[in-house]
Amino acid sequence: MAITQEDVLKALSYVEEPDLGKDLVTLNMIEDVHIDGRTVSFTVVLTTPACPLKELIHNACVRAIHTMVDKDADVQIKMTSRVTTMRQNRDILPGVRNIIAIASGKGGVGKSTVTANLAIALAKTGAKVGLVDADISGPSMPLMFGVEDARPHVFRTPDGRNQIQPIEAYGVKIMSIGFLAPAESAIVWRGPMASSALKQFITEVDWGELDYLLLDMPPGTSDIHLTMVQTVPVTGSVIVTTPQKVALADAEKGLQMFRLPQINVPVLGVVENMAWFTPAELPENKYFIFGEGGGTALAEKHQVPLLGQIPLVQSIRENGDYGTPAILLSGTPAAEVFGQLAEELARQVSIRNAVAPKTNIVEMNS
Ligand SMILES: Nc1ncnc2c1ncn2[C@@H]1O[C@H](COP(=O)(O)OP(=O)(O)OP(=O)(O)O)[C@@H](O)[C@H]1O
Repeated sequence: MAITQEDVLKALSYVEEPDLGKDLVTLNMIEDVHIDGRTVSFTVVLTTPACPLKELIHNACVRAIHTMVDKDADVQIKMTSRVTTMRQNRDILPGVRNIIAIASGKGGVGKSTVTANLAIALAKTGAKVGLVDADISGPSMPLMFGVEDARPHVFRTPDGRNQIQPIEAYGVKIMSIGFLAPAESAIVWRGPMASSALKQFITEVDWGELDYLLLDMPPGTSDIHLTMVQTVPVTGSVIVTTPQKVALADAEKGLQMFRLPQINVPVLGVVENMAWFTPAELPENKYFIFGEGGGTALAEKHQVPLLGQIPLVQSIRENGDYGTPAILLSGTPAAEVFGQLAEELARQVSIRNAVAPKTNIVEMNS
């Protein structure tokens, strides 16, 4: 009997997207079904190009067609993606699908290093990525991306507004206050002035279409954090910590800040940076110099995912300082670990978009 579209869709309605807990047909992830004799072709539209389950879903589709439709069918699947969003009101940042705040309680835990590598890792999967260096006390992205001397171009839109052109490096569109003021004068950006400058360089930037906009937040819990969530509808936050006790205590404060009723930004997960030290000459050895398992314990306590554990590796520091983040060195353990972290983050964003209520800007009454 000839194979029909209905047969194919029925079979695929038994294939579940494991993270989202629904089948591919219900999730509208199947498109362009064609049948030519015993050749069945269709497109699976994933929720992110960084989907770690790509192969698993592909294999499950082939199995479903072979089991339920025709065991000898030639199944040709195109795997593509359309990053999901929960944003509805697009008055600000209209082309941006997901806004992710990366925060830490304590300074120096590697938040900026993690953010830079994450941004490039996401861009490498094919996602459109932007990065705001909101760490006004010490903007480090120009250095990490090797674009310290870059100065963004400002232009006037046809309707008379000023727009800043972000600087692009390694496939990521970057905006940093470091581009606008010399590093020595960064210290003057405080209080209301800092808040309005931040607002301006998030919203008056020509971001175009972005799947993920990462916000590298300043360390701690301050007015700036409130400004950020008042300015932009943040999809979710990521907390970076080291396993050290003092860092964990501050990370916990950071995490709880996002959960305050007046902020109410979902925590997508915890990243444990400097989880252990591995010397280059002894790659099998792990030395837990800042303690062991602190990030895992924090994630468990607050029932959020542990997105990844990043080892303390000399090359991560060196590459950051040289303006060529470690993720660029394909095939190295550091690049692998940041690649996995990006997949896990993209996965949590997709899950959040599938289950959580939509994102609103926080309204302040005072
Ligand atoms: N996993 C790692 N392995 C080796 N060095 C690291 C690692 N993570 C960060 N570093 C180094 O630690 C230092 C602090 O990192 P970074 O500037 O990213 O921290 P931060 O939390 O953003 O700091 P701040 O909040 O003060 O801006 C940098 O020199 C960086 O290169």
